Amino acid sequence: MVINMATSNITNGNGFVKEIQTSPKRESEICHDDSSSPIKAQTIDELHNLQKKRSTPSTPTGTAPAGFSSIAEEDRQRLQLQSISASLASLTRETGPKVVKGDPARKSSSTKVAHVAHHQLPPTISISDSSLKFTHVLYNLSPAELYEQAIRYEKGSFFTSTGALATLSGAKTGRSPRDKRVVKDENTEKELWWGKGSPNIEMDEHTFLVNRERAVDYLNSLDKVFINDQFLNWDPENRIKVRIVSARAYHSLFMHNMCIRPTEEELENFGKPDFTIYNAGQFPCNRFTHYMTSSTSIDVNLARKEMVILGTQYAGEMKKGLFSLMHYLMPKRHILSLHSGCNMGKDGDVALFFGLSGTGKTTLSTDQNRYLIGDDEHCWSDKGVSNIEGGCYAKCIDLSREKEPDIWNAIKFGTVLENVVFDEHTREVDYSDKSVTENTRAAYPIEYIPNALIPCVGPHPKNVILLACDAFGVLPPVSKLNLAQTMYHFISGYTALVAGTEDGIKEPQATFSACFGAAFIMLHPTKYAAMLAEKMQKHGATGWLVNTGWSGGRYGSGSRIKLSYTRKIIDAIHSGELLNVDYHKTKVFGLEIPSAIEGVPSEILDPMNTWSDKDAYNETLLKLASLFKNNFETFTNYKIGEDNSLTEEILAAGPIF
Ligand SMILES: Nc1ncnc2c1ncn2[C@@H]1O[C@H](COP(=O)(O)OP(=O)(O)O)[C@@H](O)[C@H]1O
Ligand SMILES: C=C(OP(=O)(O)O)C(=O)O
Ligand SMILES: [Ca+2]
Ligand SMILES: [Mn+2]
Repeated sequence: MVINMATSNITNGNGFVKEIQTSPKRESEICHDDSSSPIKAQTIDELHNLQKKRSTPSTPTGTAPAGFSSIAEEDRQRLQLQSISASLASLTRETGPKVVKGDPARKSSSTKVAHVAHHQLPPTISISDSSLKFTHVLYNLSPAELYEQAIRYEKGSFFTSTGALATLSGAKTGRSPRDKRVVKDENTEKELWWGKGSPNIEMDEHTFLVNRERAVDYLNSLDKVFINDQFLNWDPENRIKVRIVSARAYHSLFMHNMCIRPTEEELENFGKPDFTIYNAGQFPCNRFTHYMTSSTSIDVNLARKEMVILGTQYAGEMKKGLFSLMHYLMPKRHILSLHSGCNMGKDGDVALFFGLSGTGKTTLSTDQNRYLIGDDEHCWSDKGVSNIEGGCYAKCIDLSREKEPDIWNAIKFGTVLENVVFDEHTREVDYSDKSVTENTRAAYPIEYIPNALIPCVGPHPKNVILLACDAFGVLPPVSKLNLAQTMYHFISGYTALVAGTEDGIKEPQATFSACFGAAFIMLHPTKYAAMLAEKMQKHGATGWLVNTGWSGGRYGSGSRIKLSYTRKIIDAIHSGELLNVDYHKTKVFGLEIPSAIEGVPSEILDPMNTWSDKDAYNETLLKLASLFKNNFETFTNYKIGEDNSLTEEILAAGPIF
């Protein structure tokens, strides 16, 4: 209620005193030196009430906004809270908690909060304390509200000089793939990939429920929980509704940025989620629980459509957990899920960038000359490509404005900056500082990249670029692949770890991750490979292998290929220039190397030229080739696609020595 207390106006519109009053002053005016217009409030509380205009919520508070039918609005709020209470229900007590909307610290008499009681039964002697309390729900808060929550309540949360929210993810600064478990039941036993090489480490339904209860009880014991109701997949026909229940504003803002943000109307009609994450990452799992090998556990239950996180606060677990879900759901609909970046040229030519972590998906898909469709997770359906996410997750170690201007500029208000180090006073981030971790990250909404394509969908890809960061320095900076070679390298999923990042690694260590994403795939790699082969064939896409790693020698003696050269190589792929040059074939790997590329020194195109010690080159080449061969042995017993001819071709497309 607004009260206008202005009685006499002693100022003009500019706030200057109009005229000096000469009439005798009443007592109350004796010390009146206020020269601006009086405000429309009589008390401090009223003043504070004036500050915030009621808005229709991306952040519902339970108060019906003017102009809406309040009955319908009340009903809608009640249904929404019932749904949240059901999400948070304890399975052993068969009750949902009493939930109430709004920040418990900001209850004021003027803000009525909608709430639902968990059950109508009269209290009995067996009732526990937890059923007497309310769980406060912070529902789809805005970035500004989440900033306030983080800065007030979460240690390690700060504004940086460019307005990003710096946060700490705690003891875990990366994913924990060895702690990710999937419930093995009648269906998943048959459907999923289990055993050697598979990311799906089994657990049983009962253990899942034990962990779920632990997470739900933890979340309900808190004053408040954050709920994000959002979408995955920009393809409207294959959109998935996800609910993320979490205990930290950091997690809520991260998912706000990374998933697709619903409009107000979409949120009103959200209904029941298709999948729910319970993120109780601050709370460990119980190591007396069967299957638990550490205090961290990330558990997926496909039948229940739920995921539980205990013992890690690293936000990437949520993003990549949902990606695993998509690797299960999409192939069922004959849609291929891809661990790749994706962009599109002005003429509508789409490129995919596959690669393991750190190989350049985010960096190279973010290209000032092209439209960004997404940096990490996509779907390829009969209609074309669609991004799964609503945001990007860039590595920011050694980030520079000059080399990566779009990512640099995206680090502003709304962006979550994980585990970076900044100046205590100026809050300027030192991107070279690895004190907390080398895996420093920025999560921002995709529209923070100026040439993002919204909605994030595009036609069928023309180029499929496989990125490998080869620390042995023997793979060419670029080579053109035939279909069998593309499949061979896709299934192999090679990249290298270098010394320095992990203790004990003295020389480059090859890692092979099937489909460039073994940590996320759910089905056997050949299922995805067959789909990729079919789609590439059908749509005439060309495969390329790009080494974003070492040149002129292995790690230690050579150096990483300049990002500016890699960008020129990628430009030449996009433009079609590389389809019209001469090629020669390398020994062992049989890769086709172009003779020249505009803007790239020709002598670096064949790695053999860049090594001064040719014997060392040959030895290293053979070493890598044998690593490829050993890795591929697991796949030699599988056939790909309907007929076996492609399988034979793929096997023949590997190194020969
Ligand atoms: N030639 C190069 N090509 C691509 N990235 C490079 C190159 N040289 C250095 N980099 C750096 O390597 C990192 C690639 O990481 P990123 O793009 O986040 O990988 P991904 O998205 O595949 O995990 C970035 O920090 C980038 O600046
Ligand atoms: C977040 C991740 O993606 P990437 O490193 O590929 O950007 C990850 O693999 O955990
Ligand atoms: Ca990744
Ligand atoms: Mn990335």
